[in-house]
Amino acid sequence: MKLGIIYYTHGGHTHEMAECIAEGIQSKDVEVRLFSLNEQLDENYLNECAGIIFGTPTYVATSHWRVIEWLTKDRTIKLGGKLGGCFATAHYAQGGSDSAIMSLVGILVTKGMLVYSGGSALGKPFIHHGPVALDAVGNHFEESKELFKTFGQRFADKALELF
Ligand SMILES: Cc1cc2nc3c(=O)[nH]c(=O)nc-3n(C[C@H](O)[C@H](O)[C@H](O)COP(=O)(O)O)c2cc1C
Repeated sequence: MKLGIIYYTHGGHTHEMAECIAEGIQSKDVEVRLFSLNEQLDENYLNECAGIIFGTPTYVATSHWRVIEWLTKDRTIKLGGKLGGCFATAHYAQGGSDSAIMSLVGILVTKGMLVYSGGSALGKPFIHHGPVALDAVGNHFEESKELFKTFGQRFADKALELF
């Protein structure tokens, strides 16, 4: 089974957290590849994926326009029926990362994806809408890496169960 992670990054934080999710997925012996929207995507690989996770930096309390643009315009990669998930990076807890994630969740649902985060159903650590890492709050960015890995593990477990 194949999984993909599509994200936009300007400063590298969102890429770094995507790598942590990938580490969690790989720990379940599931193949995963990362795709930055700054580069050409591998359509064939992504069309073969059972699930795709989307990552965004928080910009003005919502997701980055490059992620929305891709989700709005792309017609080459089929999303319907795949497992979907979202994560965000941000400066501050009150900076709108939840809105960023939820703006993507709405699009994924519209595209027919089965959106999954694990929610509170799997107990601690609780990951409600999707994992968030804050780069301007103490050591939160580094401390979040284990949480992102856990999200990857949970997402892979669900994909293995479903597909
Ligand atoms: C133009 C701009 C707007 C931003 N807006 C917000 C915001 O509204 N809330 C927030 O918490 N962080 C905001 N940030 C911080 C970024 O979300 C954060 O630094 C993120 O980790 C950057 O990701 P990247 O390194 O992958 O590009 C903003 C950053 C920039 C450059």
